[in-house]
Amino acid sequence: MQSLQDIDWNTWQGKDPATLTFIIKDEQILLIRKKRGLGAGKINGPGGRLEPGETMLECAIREVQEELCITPIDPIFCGESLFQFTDGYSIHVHTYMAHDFEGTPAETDEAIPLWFPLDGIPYEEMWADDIVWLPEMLKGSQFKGRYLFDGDRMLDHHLDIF
Ligand SMILES: Nc1nc2c([nH]c(=O)n2[C@H]2C[C@H](O)[C@@H](COP(=O)(O)OP(=O)(O)OP(=O)(O)O)O2)c(=O)[nH]1
Repeated sequence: MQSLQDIDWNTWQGKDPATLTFIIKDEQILLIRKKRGLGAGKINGPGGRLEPGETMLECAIREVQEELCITPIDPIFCGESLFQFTDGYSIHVHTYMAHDFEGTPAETDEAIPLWFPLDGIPYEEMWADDIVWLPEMLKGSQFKGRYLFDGDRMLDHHLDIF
């Protein structure tokens, strides 16, 4: 498996459905330093895997509550990212954006909250694909991306924007 063409995307299904949620307020974006799980040590948006019986939106809200002790208000769906890893793992990430929240962001055992200006997003500390799609999301585009990873290394990618 070396390129996206080696994968049958018509039948592809991620092993884990998951969410990511970005809170954007006053020209700043709320990110986390992730303390554990997939991508530990990286900077990312809060998020995680879908639990049985919940909708994607419920998952998006719950993960922000669990990781940062705040509740995003009216998250809207922005796009999806399909990640295939060469070891066989795959994850289908549904991404949301919210412009407000209730509560005060706090560090938890999963994450440290960090605010960044929108023109100072630390892509070098994030997953390699984020610089491909996050700028499109911030411009207001919907997106669907496909990515092939070998561990942390992005081997191939393709992004559609709408
Ligand atoms: N920005 C970005 N996020 C990614 C990429 N790949 C990837 O899995 N993620 C996100 C999706 C999920 O929000 C998160 C992985 O889930 P997680 O390990 O935090 O799941 P979880 O909270 O259920 O974890 P756990 O309790 O099972 O440890 O990482 C990527 O390439 N870029």
